[in-house]
Amino acid sequence: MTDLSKIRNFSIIAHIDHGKSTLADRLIQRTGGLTDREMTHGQMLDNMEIEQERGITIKAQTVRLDWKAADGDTYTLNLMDTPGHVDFAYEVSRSLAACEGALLVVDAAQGVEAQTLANVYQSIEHDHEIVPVINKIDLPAAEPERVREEIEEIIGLDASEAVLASAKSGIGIDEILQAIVDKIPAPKGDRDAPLKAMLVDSWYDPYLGVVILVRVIEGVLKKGQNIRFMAAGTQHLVDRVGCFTPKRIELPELAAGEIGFITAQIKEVAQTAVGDTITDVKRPTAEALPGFKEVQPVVFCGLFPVDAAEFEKLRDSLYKLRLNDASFSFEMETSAALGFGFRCGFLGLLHLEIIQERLTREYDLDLITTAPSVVYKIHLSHTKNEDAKDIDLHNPADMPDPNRIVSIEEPWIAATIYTPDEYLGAILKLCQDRRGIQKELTYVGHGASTRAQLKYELPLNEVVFDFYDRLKSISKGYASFDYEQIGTREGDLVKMSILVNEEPVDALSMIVHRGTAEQRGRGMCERLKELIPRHMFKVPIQAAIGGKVIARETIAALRKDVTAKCYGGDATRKRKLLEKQKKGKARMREYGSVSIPQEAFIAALRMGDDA
Ligand SMILES: Nc1nc2c(ncn2[C@@H]2O[C@H](COP(=O)(O)OP(=O)(O)OP(=O)(O)O)[C@@H](O)[C@H]2O)c(=O)[nH]1
Repeated sequence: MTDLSKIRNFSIIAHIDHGKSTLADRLIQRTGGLTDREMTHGQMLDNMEIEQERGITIKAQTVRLDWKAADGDTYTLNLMDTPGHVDFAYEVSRSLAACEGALLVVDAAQGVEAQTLANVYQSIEHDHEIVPVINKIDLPAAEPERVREEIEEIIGLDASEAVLASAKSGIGIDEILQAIVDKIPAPKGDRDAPLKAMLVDSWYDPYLGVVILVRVIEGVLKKGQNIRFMAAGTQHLVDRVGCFTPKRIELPELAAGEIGFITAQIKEVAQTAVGDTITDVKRPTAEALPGFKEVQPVVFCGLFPVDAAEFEKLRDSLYKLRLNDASFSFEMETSAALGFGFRCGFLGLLHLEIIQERLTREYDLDLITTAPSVVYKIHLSHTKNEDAKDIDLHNPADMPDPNRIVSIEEPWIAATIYTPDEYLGAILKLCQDRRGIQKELTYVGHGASTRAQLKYELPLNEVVFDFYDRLKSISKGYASFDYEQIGTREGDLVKMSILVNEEPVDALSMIVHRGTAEQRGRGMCERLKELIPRHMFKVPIQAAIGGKVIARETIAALRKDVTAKCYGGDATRKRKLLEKQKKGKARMREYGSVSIPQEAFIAALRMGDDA
C-alpha cells in the first residue's frame, strides 16, 4: 500500500519557450525514469518518433518519478504536464485541479510573461503551493535577481528561495526535486471511501484504445472493476491500471492521492469528457467533483477540398482526427461555390491551425478554409408563421433576413497583454482598431525592465483573425497575450459579402461591425486584387452589405499566355513556366468564369498593416 505522505503531485507552469519540456526531461533523466541512451533521443515529452519506437506515450505527459530525498526516503513524484496555450484553458484547469502544487518556471532572461501569469493565478485558485524556478541561468543575458524581483512584484510570490536552474546544463535539478518534496504538500484522501476519481485527460492509442488519465481523490481503482462516468452516464469495465515512468507500467491499483491511467475498452475519446467524475458502479460516491464543464467549440470555419473528388478522403481524415480530439466538431456543409465540405468547430484559432495543418501534412489534403467565425446569438422577431426566437449563428452564409433581426449578440473576451514600453503605442492602436475597451494600464518592474500590463475587453470576432500575429509583429515578438471569455454583448453587426465578377463568394462572407465594415471591405478588395490572377476580361471585386457596395477594385484584363514574356528564347524556361501555370491551376477554384487561387482565401482574411 502506498504511503500518502510519500507522494507529491505537481505540474509545471511556464510561458512558451521558458523551458518546461527541457526541465521535464531533466527531471526524468535525474530520477532514472529512462536510461541515458533513451534520453539521447532528445525531448522525451515531445517526440512522436520515440513514442512509436519505444512504446512511450507522449500524450501522457504525466510521469511518475521516484526520488530519494535528503531524509533518505524514496518519494513518488507525479509530474503532470499541461498544454501551453489559451485555447486549451479548460484542460489546463483540470490538470491543475489534479495536483497539490506547481513548479513555476520563468526564463531568467525574459522574465514574467502574460501566460505565466494566467497560469499562476489559476494555480493559486487551486490552492497550490508554488515553487518558483528561475531557468536558463546559463544564458549570458540571464538576470536572475531582476526576475526574482519580478516574481515577487508582479505575481506576489515569495521568491527568496526560488531555485536558480539551467535545465539545459543540468544546474539546480536536485534542488528542484528536493524543493518539490519539502514545499509541496502530500495529497489527502481516504482509500476506504467509495471511489471518486477525476478524468484528467484521454487520448486514443492504436493498441490500447482510449487511455484515460485519472487522479484518484478517494477510494481505489482496480482492474476488473465496474466504473461509471457520472456526467456521461456510461459504464465501463476497467481492464488495465497503471502509470508512465514514462514507459507504460501496469499496477495492481491506483488509490486515493495517486495519478495514473486506466483503459476500459473505450473506442472514442468523445466518450470521455475531461473533468468527469469516475466512480464505482456498486458503491458509488454521493457527489460528483465540482467544476465539470463541457467544452464547446468557439471558432467555426468551413473546410472544403480543392479537388471535389477528395471529399470522401476529407471525411475519413476528419473522423480519424476526431477519434483523438473530442473538442473539435464537424458536420457536412454545402456551398454554392465550394461544393461539398464540412463546417468545423474549434476551441480557438491555434486549434484550427493545428487541425488544418494535420489534414494538409498527415493526410495530404489540399483544402480551402473559409473565413473563421465566432458564434453569434441572434434574436429574431416573429413572422406570420413563426414565433419570435433566438438562434445561434455559426456560419455567416446562414445569416437570416435582416428585416427579421431584432438584435445580434457577439462573444467578448478579457485580454491581458504584457509588453515592453516602446511597443505600447502601437499595441494600444491595435486594440482600439479592434473595438477594444481599455480596462487597465499599469507598469511593472523598474528601469530597463519596466513593462506595461494592459487589460482590454475585446470582441472575440476581432481577435480570431490575426490579432495575435499582428501583436507579435508590431512588438517584434516581445508582447505576450492571454485571454478568457466573458460572455456575449449586443453589437451593431452586419453581414459583408464579397463579390467577384458580380458573383458572391460565400467562403469570404463575414460578419463585421458596421463601424469597421468599410475599412475591412476595402482591405479585402485590395488584397484580392493582388491575389487573383488577371483574366482575359476585366474582373470587378466588390464588398457589399445587403445590396449596397461599400468597396470596389477592378482587376484589369490580360492576355493569359504567360510564355509571351519569354520572347521565344529559352525553351527550358518556357516549359517550366507552363508547368508552373498548370500546377497553379490545380490549386484554383473556379468562380463562374474566374479562378481564385487557394491562398487567396486565407490571405484575404489577414488584415495587414493598414488595419
Ligand atoms: N540556454 C538555455 N536554454 C534552455 C534552457 N532550458 C531550455 N532551453 C531552451 O529553450 C527553448 C525552449 O525550451 P522548451 O523546453 O522547449 O520550452 P517549453 O516551455 O517546453 O516550450 P513549449 O513546449 O513551446 O511550451 C529550447 O530551445 C531549449 O533548448 C536552459 O536552461 N538554458
